[in-house]
Amino acid sequence: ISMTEIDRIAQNVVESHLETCQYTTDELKQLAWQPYTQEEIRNFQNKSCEAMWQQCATQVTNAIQYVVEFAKRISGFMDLCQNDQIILLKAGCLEVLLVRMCRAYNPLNNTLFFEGKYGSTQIFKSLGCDDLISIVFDLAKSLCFLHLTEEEIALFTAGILLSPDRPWLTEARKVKKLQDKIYEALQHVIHKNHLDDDKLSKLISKLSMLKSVCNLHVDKLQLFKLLHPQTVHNFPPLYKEVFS
Ligand SMILES: CCS(=O)(=O)c1ccc(CC(=O)Nc2nc(-c3ccccc3)c(C(=O)c3ccccc3CC(C)C)s2)cc1
Repeated sequence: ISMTEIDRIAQNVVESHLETCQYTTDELKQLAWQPYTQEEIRNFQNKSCEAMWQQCATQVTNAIQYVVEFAKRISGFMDLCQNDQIILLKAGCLEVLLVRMCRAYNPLNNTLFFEGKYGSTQIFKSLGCDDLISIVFDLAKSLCFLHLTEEEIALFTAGILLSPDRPWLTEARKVKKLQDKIYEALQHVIHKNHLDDDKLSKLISKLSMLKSVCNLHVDKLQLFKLLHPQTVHNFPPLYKEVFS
């Protein structure tokens, strides 16, 4: 396909990302100088498991709304049938969120932006999901070390969203055509930026880790729901729709 079509797709995806990225990388870098104090960390650790889950569910739902908006602005996504749009968002929104969050990770002190400041794994202790928390942080760290540009994050997350291998898709071939063009644009951007050609293969190798974080998150949610059904009942509707 012609270069101009790839450029047009890349431009639309990058613009959609910048319009829906929730915090800019500059804002996140400014905020990174505000880690939680010892007292604030203790306050988090003294929260009940239910209260911490409620807080995370609220935070992650807020972040997911921006991912939904990102998808809606990708030309081609809205041309898909509604059934496929819902399947792609349900399966991909947390994976997209996890990649986006590498911008909110501070590798100098291994902290992540949560509720206004940066916290280490310690603030999530009361969740009782130390394994989930540590792989979310490990993933953020490994993506952070790839020094992805906004363009690369935009195209990589659009490619994740438009995965033709999600189960029950009715127009998988149409989704694959879109994904191929997006990955071609990503390869072009990577080549333009760094001449570090195996960066795309490094990114593709992260996809399995993204999937396992999402599966672990669903497992933890199901276990939590067994123990605290009422708390999950009060979770934001979008969270329940996407993850339950
Ligand atoms: C993403 C766009 S952004 O502008 O970069 C941005 C914008 C806004 C924020 C603030 C924010 O929502 N941070 C959250 N942090 C975590 C978290 C939590 C445990 C460890 C590590 C990070 C959230 C979660 O709830 C979460 C996220 C991924 C998988 C699992 C969970 C927890 C489960 C129990 C729901 S929400 C951060 C970054």
